[in-house]
Amino acid sequence: MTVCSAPGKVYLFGEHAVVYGEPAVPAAIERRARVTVDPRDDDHVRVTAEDLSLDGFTVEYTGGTGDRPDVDVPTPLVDAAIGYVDAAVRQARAAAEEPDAGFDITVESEIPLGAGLGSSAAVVVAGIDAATRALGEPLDRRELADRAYRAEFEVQDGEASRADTFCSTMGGAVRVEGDDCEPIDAPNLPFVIGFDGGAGDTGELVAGVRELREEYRFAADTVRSIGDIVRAGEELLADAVPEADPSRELLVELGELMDFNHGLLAALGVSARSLDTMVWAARDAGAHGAKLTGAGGGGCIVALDPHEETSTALSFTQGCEEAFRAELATEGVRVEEP
Ligand SMILES: Nc1ncnc2c1ncn2[C@@H]1O[C@H](COP(=O)(O)OP(=O)(O)OP(=O)(O)O)[C@@H](O)[C@H]1O
Ligand SMILES: C[C@@](O)(CCO)CC(=O)[O-]
Ligand SMILES: [Mg+2]
Repeated sequence: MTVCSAPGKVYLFGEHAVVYGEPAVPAAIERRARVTVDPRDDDHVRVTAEDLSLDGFTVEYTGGTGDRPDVDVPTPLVDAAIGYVDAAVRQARAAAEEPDAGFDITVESEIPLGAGLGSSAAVVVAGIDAATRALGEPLDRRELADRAYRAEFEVQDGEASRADTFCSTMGGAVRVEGDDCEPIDAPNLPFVIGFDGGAGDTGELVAGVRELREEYRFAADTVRSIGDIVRAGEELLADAVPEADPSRELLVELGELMDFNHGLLAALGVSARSLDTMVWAARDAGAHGAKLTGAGGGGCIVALDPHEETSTALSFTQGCEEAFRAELATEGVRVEEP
């Protein structure tokens, strides 16, 4: 039995635009997905995922091409539910050159699904790491991040950046621009998360932005402007003291850029009433800045506030189901039980 865990993330800046080659800066947070893998004697894959919205279930299938799990729910639901685990299995089999390897897999996660905190990336990263280790073929972190990216790319129909998977693998804050991925130094940013209890479909939201960008020049300009915001944010971070508490001035400047970034994401059609409401509640409570995080459509916002006001205000905001502080996860993927 091999157990690995990997963290979720928030985007300080740059989601969506990163899909079109602009830079982005996500940061890993201390909420983890844990994947347990036991190799089997046959070529079957048995997945137990208690956190899935189908009220948790177990499926067993061989995982061969075109072979679908035998469960009594519509195929799109099953695909949505196990698509990422399935893709992780394919990557692990390919990496270990064991196309017929079978596994019993259990997924447990503290990361809400489809809410912009990178649950899919964390499951894929921890899943590939655990499965390749279970087969005696551990990957170095760069290769693991690359395999995890390919899994997300496949499930999201070719619409994925390397940002979520690289961040979840490495931990800390990272910078991703196209294929260029690097960890960066960051101060201890005081992230507060508001969660509306809902979810958005990353693949669909990314496809929506792509269409808008093809149809309207303003949307292509907006994507480039998000890139400008990211570059400005990176400069601020480069001047900050790593792993120290940030100055108020830095929080004010980063927060302003986060506010701009949220406005541009809203222009691209990926915000939602609940996300806008939480963003304004955070700003009204004195947060230095607030924006949606991840694909949007519903799910989470991230705000900067070293004090308790923002999370208190969010917990009283209609439509906010949960508000919590998120610590930067300095450690990325890790082995929990070898
Ligand atoms: N605990 C889990 N067990 C099994 N599958 C999971 C789990 N958590 C996430 N997943 C998979 O990830 C999918 C959600 O991924 P999606 O990319 O839509 O959202 P996200 O990664 O949470 O948010 P974002 O990509 O915006 O940061 C789920 O439908 C499921 O396939
Ligand atoms: C929306 C997006 O930029 C982030 C989702 O967390 C998609 C991606 O980068 O793959
Ligand atoms: Mg995702």
